[in-house]
Amino acid sequence: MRKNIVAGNWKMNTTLQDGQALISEIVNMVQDEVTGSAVEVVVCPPFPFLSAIGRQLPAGGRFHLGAQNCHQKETGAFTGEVSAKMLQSVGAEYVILGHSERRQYFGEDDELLSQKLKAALAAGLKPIFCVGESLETREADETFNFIEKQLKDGLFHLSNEEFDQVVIAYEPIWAIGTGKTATSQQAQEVHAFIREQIARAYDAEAALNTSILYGGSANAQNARELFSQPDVDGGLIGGASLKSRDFTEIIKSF
Ligand SMILES: O=C[C@H](O)COP(=O)(O)O
Repeated sequence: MRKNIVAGNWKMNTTLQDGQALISEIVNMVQDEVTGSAVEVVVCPPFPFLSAIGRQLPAGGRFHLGAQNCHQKETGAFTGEVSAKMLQSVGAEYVILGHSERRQYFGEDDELLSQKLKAALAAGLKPIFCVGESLETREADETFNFIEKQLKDGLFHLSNEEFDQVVIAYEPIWAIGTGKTATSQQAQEVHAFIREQIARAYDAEAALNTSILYGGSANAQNARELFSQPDVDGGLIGGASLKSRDFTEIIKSF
């Protein structure tokens, strides 16, 4: 079901103590200041902090716990890895998959991501599946072809029922952590294109029901403009999710 979502991807930042202080501030601010608007907040801390941060989230409200990655197998001899089932068992409801940093630094390709998606869904997690082009691709005017391929090869193998559980995040690589945000028009045109591709691969209802988030230097100043676009249903926030005031302002931008 399509919802407005603001997800904070903490990446490899904070200590447990800093993370606990941060989430405590965020929860207090959001509870005091965000009253009416139906926006879901997903907090994605590093693996070791999931349980502790999860315990600080008020149950049954707008807050949800998410992880930043999972392994494709359910169990086994994979030293250092974390399965989707483990994440689910510590309270995670979401998992980010296909982030460009995973694709770039850890060699995650469409084949592997397809397996991870299946593993996440089998464990009852909702994947936040990321797509997005590099600057080179955008400058070569290949953005739409590139996104189409990422969706087809990585995501559209899912059944209708599986796809229902998926949130998509459009994150142009050139905008991540660079301070260079996509304009609201650039975001809107790619989001609309993604929705069109969903309609083709599944049906119009699936397209209308999918939440599509924008990520890439979204902040307290530009969130309102981005979120006002008809096909932008929220944000996947990196840097600004580590500052309680900024993250709260982003949540308030709906
Ligand atoms: O997952 C979050 C994105 O990579 C965006 O990061 P950023 O807001 O720091 O640009």
